[in-house]
Amino acid sequence: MFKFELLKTAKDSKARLGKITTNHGEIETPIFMPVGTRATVKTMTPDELKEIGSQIILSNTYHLFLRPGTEIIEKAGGLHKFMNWDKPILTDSGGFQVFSLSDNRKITEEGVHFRSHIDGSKMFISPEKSIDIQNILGSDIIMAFDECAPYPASHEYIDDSMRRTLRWAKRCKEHHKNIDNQTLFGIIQGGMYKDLREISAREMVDMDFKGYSIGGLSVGEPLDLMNDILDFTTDFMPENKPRYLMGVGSPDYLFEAVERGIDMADCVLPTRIARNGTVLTHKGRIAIKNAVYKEDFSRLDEDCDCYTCKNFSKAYIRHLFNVDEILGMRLATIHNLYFLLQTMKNIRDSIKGDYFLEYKNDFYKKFGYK
Ligand SMILES: CNc1nc2cc3nc(NC)[nH]c3cc2c(=O)[nH]1
Ligand SMILES: [Zn+2]
Repeated sequence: MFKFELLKTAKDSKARLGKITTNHGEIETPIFMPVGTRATVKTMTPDELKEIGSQIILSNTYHLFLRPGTEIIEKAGGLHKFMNWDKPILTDSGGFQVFSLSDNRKITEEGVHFRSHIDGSKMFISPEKSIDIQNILGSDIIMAFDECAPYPASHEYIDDSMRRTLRWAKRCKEHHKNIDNQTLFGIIQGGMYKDLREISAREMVDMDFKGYSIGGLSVGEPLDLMNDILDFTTDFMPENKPRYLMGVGSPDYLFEAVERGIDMADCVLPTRIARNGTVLTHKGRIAIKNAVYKEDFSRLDEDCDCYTCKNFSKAYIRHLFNVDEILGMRLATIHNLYFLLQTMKNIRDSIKGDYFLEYKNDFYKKFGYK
């Protein structure tokens, strides 16, 4: 089953509070979704993910299709069983990775021919193939197969790409129509061109998906350009369906997205930067390997009550990174994810209590944003 309830919209912004109900449980929105690319949120166990408040995680169709392959996951009884995660899972459709990871790919009307980034073998993914893979994975929310166009790109390129993505979306919808235990989201493209964003949004909404993501953003464009396109596009999206911004992100990007009406977001940022010792704190980011923390026995963030902050000091975590101990990456990941998930919970509370913009400004001042 799939249900989205819009619980409240802010008076002084497009921020909204919602709840998604799926077969694997409820998701309070706005929500940040940790990314578990290859059936694991790197260095975290499912229990630790629950402990820090993860309500839903993401996994990648492209990666799982290549390794371990759909056969093994099918024999395991699907991705939830395979990775022992019994809450909601959203899988992307493989589009983004095919374009960002594999080389000498060829886009045709039928689908995308590419070489595996692992062993160079010839592969092909079509909209129908992407739906079939996601169906075997058994994720609760699946994404239409699209092209995430590069940035910058000409109006002509984006126009052609966006219209092909619309035709692919129709094929996904057609191919998925009688699968009721999975929910298919459409992806709005159109690059940084408002006329193309409007066409994509209107045509996708006409196809009546259960939810919509905004693709083709967070691809290297400046934040204010992303915000402008985002603000424009959400106005064409139905109020009563979830809006998911792909590939976002850092705290400021998340605040800006929520302010413009986004309900869901995902990004590898918090887990990726954690593994090289960059830690999110209320005073901005810190590089824990820095010698300045050698004898700093305070917690990573005095306002954080995560497992890492309750039990370990900066000096200890710096030591772990300095001697390449795996525990360092784990403790930094636990903290970064908790920091983002807690910030999203505070954002939900601020929308509930009608002080979202005040909370955002207060957070920006402390974090050191503009
Ligand atoms: C699955 N399709 C799909 N994924 C995406 C993932 C992204 N991740 C980022 N920044 C890290 N931008 C994205 C855009 C898309 C997009 O346009 N389409
Ligand atoms: Zn912490």
